[in-house]
Amino acid sequence: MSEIKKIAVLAGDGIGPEVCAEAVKVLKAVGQVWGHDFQFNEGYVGAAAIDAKGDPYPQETHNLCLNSDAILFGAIGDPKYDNDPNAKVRPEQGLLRMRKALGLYANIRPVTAYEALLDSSPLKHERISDTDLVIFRELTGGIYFGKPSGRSENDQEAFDASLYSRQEIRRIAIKAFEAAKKRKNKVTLVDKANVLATSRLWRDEVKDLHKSEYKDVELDYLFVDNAAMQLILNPSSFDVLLTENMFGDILSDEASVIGGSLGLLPSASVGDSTALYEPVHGSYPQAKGKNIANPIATILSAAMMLETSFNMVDAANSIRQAVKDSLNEKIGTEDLFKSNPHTTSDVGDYIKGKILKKEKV
Ligand SMILES: NC(=O)c1ccc[n+]([C@@H]2O[C@H](COP(=O)([O-])OP(=O)(O)OC[C@H]3O[C@@H](n4cnc5c(N)ncnc54)[C@H](O)[C@@H]3O)[C@@H](O)[C@H]2O)c1
Ligand SMILES: CC(C)[C@H](C(=O)O)[C@@H](O)C(=O)O
Ligand SMILES: [Mg+2]
Repeated sequence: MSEIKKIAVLAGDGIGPEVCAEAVKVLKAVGQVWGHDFQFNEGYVGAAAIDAKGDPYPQETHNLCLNSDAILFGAIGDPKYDNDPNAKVRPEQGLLRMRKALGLYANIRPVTAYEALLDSSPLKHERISDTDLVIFRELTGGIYFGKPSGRSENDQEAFDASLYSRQEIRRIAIKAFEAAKKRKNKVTLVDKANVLATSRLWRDEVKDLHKSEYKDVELDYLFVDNAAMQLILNPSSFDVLLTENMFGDILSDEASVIGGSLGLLPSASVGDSTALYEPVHGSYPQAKGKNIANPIATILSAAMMLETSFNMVDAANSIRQAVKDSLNEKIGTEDLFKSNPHTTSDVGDYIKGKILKKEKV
């Protein structure tokens, strides 16, 4: 047995607990096959934390994160807050505070097209079949965190400021260039430099870094409106997309259409402290408790955890292969296979079963 890896499990709201349960199931199977000892410790976050502790990111959850080797995160968000514009405290504040407090400035969101799902994709085969791109979304700056933010005194106006420093841009750009070197060697900076001062600073800094340290990586630039179109028309032209917080949020949900469902997209958030792994999707409240949500995004986030935080590359790949095998056998939830859907827990059991049957490669 290897040394114990402590994993904080912050399941959150809506479908969060259901999809996290499947990822934990799969991680336990991996532990059994590969001889890894994972210890899971649960913590409150989001609306569940407001209900239990009066705070969407309580200090005890922060301490748990700091004392863990990795964090598995489900989703936060609840209609009772979404439908109340005057709510004093919101689940989303917990997620943002957590990202900031843990210094998780780089959110890495890979997008793949699966052979087994090409038929059900709303997009044309020949456009999407070679898709293999990854979005590097800046996660702790920009309009999400800029000050001032709020309402004017007479309540007739509201404002959100966007702010970026060169250092914030440079540190994530380094991660994007380093990733590109191990992939198809291309970075596309997505911005709105024709309008925004922050975007022009991004171009300036990324160009400078490219010239001084990454000349051998191909670098190009796209305005975000054009990028949104090119992602659908020509997704295989991309390798690494580098972009700011808000553009990355929007483009990643859009990119999920390529694979066939938002329920397939995993992510890793890395930075100064314990890394966090979470599906790109939200708490999908309409599906809460129905055992219909797709758990694959969270299961693949667990694979990213194994690779990125624990350097267990083969074990991570065994999860990815088990997911592919399951999809090839048409095992999937209703977002993927409408005519003969499997439940959330069936999909998790199936993927777990594939891992348990596999010899170590
Ligand atoms: N990281 C997060 O925790 C996160 C991310 C996005 C949204 N949210 C929150 O989630 C709540 C709901 O937001 P929303 O409806 O805009 O976004 P959402 O991602 O929860 O759902 C949007 C749509 O995507 C599909 N979908 C999402 N997850 C799926 C899954 N696992 N399987 C199958 N289909 C899936 C469904 O069709 C759903 O209607 C809000 O409170 C929002 O703030 C949280
Ligand atoms: C819930 C919200 C704050 C969050 C974001 O915008 O970052 C979500 O959409 C995401 O993509 O993780
Ligand atoms: Mg989002």
